[in-house]
Amino acid sequence: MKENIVLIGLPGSGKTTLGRLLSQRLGLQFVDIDVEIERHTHKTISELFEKGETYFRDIETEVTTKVAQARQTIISTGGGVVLRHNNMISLQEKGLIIFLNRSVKSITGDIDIQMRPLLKDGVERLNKLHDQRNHLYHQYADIVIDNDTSLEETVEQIIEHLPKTLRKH
Ligand SMILES: Nc1ncnc2c1ncn2[C@@H]1O[C@H](COP(=O)(O)OP(=O)(O)OP(=O)(O)O)[C@@H](O)[C@H]1O
Ligand SMILES: O=C(O)C1=C[C@@H](O)[C@@H](O)[C@H](O)C1
Ligand SMILES: [Mg+2]
Repeated sequence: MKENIVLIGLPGSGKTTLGRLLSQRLGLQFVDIDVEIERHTHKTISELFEKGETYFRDIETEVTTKVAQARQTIISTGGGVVLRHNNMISLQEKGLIIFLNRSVKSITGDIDIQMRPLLKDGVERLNKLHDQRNHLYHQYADIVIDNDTSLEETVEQIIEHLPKTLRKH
């Protein structure tokens, strides 16, 4: 039976924020895999990436496998967790997978790029990640929740879509 809720989605899609809100609302624990990675290695995610993406992804897989065994927990993942099938197999074992689908436009706050050239790289990077990963987020999702309205509305949407066993509150 699924006893965990696993949030997947692009960087900035709301996984941490909504994970915390849901944990309060449902009385479940909350774990953020990015935070666990930093705790486990005593290094920041940026420091780990400096040693190469494969180095980071190997640690991410190690920590994901451990966290996936949690009980009655909301698990917020790193944006790239879907890049390895084994990560998702581990998470699916006890977890209901929810894809937080927030548009790049919403993530970047509808910014006017002409006026803010320094943010252009960020938007381009997010668009690229979206194109590379959107099909993976959909492929692994048990439930897809749009997060382009308010946080409160998204929390309600998620709760409405949960099976009764996970909805105790
Ligand atoms: N529906 C929403 N309405 C308003 N702000 C939102 C909404 N969803 C997310 N945000 C805001 O977007 C920002 C990024 O959210 P958050 O840090 O939770 O994303 P994340 O998916 O955990 O990102 P990362 O992958 O970088 O850890 C936060 O400031 C959050 O409050
Ligand atoms: O989208 C990604 O590939 C990442 C997202 C973050 O959550 C971190 O896990 C890391 O910066 C990699
Ligand atoms: Mg986060």
